[in-house]
Amino acid sequence: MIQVEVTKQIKTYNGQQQLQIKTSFAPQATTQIFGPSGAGKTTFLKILAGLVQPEQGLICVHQQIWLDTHSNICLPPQKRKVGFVFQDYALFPHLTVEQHLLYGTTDQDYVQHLLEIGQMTSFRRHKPRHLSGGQQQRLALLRALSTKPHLLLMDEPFSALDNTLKQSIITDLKPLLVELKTTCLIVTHYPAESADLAEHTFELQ
Ligand SMILES: Nc1ncnc2c1ncn2[C@@H]1O[C@H](COP(=O)(O)OP(=O)(O)OP(=O)(O)O)[C@@H](O)[C@H]1O
Repeated sequence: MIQVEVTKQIKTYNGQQQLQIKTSFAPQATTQIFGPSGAGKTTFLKILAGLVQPEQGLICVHQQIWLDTHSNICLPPQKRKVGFVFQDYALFPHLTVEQHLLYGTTDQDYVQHLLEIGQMTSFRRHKPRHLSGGQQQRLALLRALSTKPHLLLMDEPFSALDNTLKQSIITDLKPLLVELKTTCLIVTHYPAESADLAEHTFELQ
């Protein structure tokens, strides 16, 4: 179970607003998070990953306290060990596709499996600047999976993929997430697009 109760001041076009979230997420399941543009979906994922600090809050993941502002507990991002698919991919320009994955694992068979899931086998020696937008997005997803994270946070991970490719990746991703016992949160503008992957839905107002 992931329990979250956080408050964060966010700067919007209309001035300061308060992002207030109190919810829980089912373990070893996938939840899609949707809501209007600017509602704070990306900020929420970054709070979970420890990349943005809320003013107040409690985050408890699989019975481990990651954040408790009352007790001054804040686990640093590297100790949370989440997988994160950033909206802008945040790839390493100097590394090839394969090197991105070997950064997260030394298991060559697993790297090969990930390349196959992402249909990236023939691009394994390419650097990001020689990949299309959709290939870069798939690499961002595969890199996030390379560490076999217990918590996978994905910010619009399928936005650059055509429907056929998206469905094929979702079909392969599902059993992998079950095998890894990964809890997965997906931010999406279009809940229908990841409906085959997600068992639960959370709306951020
Ligand atoms: N670290 C931060 N501190 C304060 N405010 C922030 C921070 N990061 C983002 N914001 C503000 O929070 C608001 C929500 O941004 P965010 O990107 O989280 O929304 P979103 O729901 O993901 O939007 P979209 O669907 O358009 O991607 C924005 O107005 C942004 O300027």
